[in-house]
Amino acid sequence: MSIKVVSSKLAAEIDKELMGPHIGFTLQQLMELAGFSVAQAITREFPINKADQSLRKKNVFVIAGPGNNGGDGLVAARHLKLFGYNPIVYYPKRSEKQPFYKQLVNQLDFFKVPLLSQEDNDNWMDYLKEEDTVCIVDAIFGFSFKPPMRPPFQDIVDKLVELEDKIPIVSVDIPTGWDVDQGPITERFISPSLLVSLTVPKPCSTFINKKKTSHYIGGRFISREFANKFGFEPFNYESTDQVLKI
Ligand SMILES: NC(=O)C1=CN([C@@H]2O[C@H](COP(=O)(O)OP(=O)(O)OC[C@H]3O[C@@H](n4cnc5c(N)ncnc54)[C@H](O)[C@@H]3O)[C@@H](O)[C@H]2O)[C@H](O)CC1
Ligand SMILES: [K+]
Repeated sequence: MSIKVVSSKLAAEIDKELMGPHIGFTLQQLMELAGFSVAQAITREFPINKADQSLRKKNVFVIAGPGNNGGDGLVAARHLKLFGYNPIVYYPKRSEKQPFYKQLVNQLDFFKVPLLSQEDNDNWMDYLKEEDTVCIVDAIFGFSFKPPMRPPFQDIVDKLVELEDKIPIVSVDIPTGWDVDQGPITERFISPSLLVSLTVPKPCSTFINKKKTSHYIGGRFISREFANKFGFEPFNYESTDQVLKI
């Protein structure tokens, strides 16, 4: 199947229109559906087996960045908890821009999801043991990332590159550090085991290693007419699914 992709510029335009005066979605609504779909993709790739419940004892290590990609990660962590997983969230740079990020953090507290922050910049790796971790959720940067990466994120990404053969990485929308349009442009780069593209894949998704990376689409919130207006066909999600493997 050939997959339509949209550029970073068009992706930003799509977001703007979805949240504009005519359609009127709020960012919180879209983020909730985006994060929910990421959590659902994880249940598909790393299912908790009824006979073997060992995954319930392991952690899903979510790394949340300062923007909306990070917000998707915070939401995904909450749903993962409700789905029976054990998320731990590392949120090194908390956004002050939108008050609802604080609410997302309060909700994680409410669900007793452990949260690491800036104070843990030196020891976050202590919580990331191969034998105890189902996967790492890379919700660091999405389509607004502009290189070069500022601290502490470059160090974090370097560690993820070292770990990725031992612990699978799940990237939300864009593998962090990749150019949205040109893909991996740095010498060392993350190669996720699972990529969840939101709304519509961005051009960088064509650079994934197809033997290694499962690719899902999520963020099921647009109509056929809306997709066609932006030059692509909507995805054939089944029934009540929030994700589709493509
Ligand atoms: N319609 C949808 O599909 C939806 C997608 N969502 C998610 O939102 C992100 C895009 O979010 P945005 O806030 O625009 O950007 P990012 O999260 O990618 O990053 C912005 C954030 O990062 C900082 N930053 C940028 N470059 C650097 C750098 N080089 N070093 C350090 N920090 C950097 C910047 O200052 C900001 O703080 C999209 O990909 C989806 O994941 C939404 O959830 C809604 C619906
Ligand atoms: K990401």
